[in-house]
Amino acid sequence: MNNSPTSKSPDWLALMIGNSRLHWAYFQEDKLQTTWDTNHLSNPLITSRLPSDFLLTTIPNNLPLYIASVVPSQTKLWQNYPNTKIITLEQIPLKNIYPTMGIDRALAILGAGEIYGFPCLVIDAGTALTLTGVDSDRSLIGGAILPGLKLQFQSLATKAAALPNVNLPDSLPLRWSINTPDAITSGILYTILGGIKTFIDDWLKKYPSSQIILTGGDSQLLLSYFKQEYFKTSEKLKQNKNLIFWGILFSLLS
Ligand SMILES: Nc1ncnc2c1ncn2[C@@H]1O[C@H](COP(=O)(O)OP(=O)(O)O)[C@@H](O)[C@H]1O
Ligand SMILES: CC(C)(COP(=O)(O)O)[C@@H](O)C(=O)NCCC(=O)O
Ligand SMILES: [K+]
Repeated sequence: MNNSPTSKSPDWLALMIGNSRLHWAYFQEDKLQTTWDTNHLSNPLITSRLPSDFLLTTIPNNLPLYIASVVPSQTKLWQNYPNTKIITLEQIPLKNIYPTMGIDRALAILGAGEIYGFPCLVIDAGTALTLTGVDSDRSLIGGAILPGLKLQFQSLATKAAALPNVNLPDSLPLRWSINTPDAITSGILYTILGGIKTFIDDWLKKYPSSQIILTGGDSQLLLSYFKQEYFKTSEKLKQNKNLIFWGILFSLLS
């Protein structure tokens, strides 16, 4: 395909614009070399070179850039950048995708399915926490969206006068906590874990052979919480933060 990066130049960049931050990947042909995160752009990019603090020093500037975005206001800031291609849902080789579905969810499930096999369930612990399931025929079964871990802590801290902002802990607190920070942490984390477990159990009833992969900025933490609270379930979970980048590669090569 003439829009696949390998036909133009061996080196290329992938950019996933999420609601919290930008996620970057540097590819050489179909080999993922490195990934990093940066803040959102604060104003339109008018030069033909990326801001110096956006690129790792080892990476040449003005490489072909493939962008997937769920933040339209951020996507707009890239429209004058040369050598840019915006990836849209139409380019994703999956069935039954609906028009308002997040491109990050479609790319993550494509990447997961290509690497681990279909059917598969992807749980993306990002700004929002999403669950997205696809069957063995690469057809979307559906999914769910809820406030991400950090968003839930932030909502209490900003909306409830007496509640402090609490950082995500390494280990789970007592379920029946006797101090405010732990009560907040317990309420959010045990509810998220219990809720996700019911989704996983339901999914495995339908697709017992399915792979289940965690991705997103909070995925490592979420997996460690699962190990603490639902160890048997955690043994069925994989974690891969690069699913979306693989999805971008596969969508370009399809
Ligand atoms: N350096 C960081 N900056 C911001 N969020 C981070 C960072 N490291 C981990 N995170 C976690 O990642 C979550 C955001 O997930 P991520 O997948 O990056 O978001 P999105 O793709 O929605 O922009 C935040 O809720 C936060 O807990
Ligand atoms: C749910 C999301 C905001 C998650 O994005 P993220 O947390 O990675 O920023 C994104 O997938 C989205 O904008 N979805 C559109 C609605 C849908 O998927 O049905
Ligand atoms: K995400």
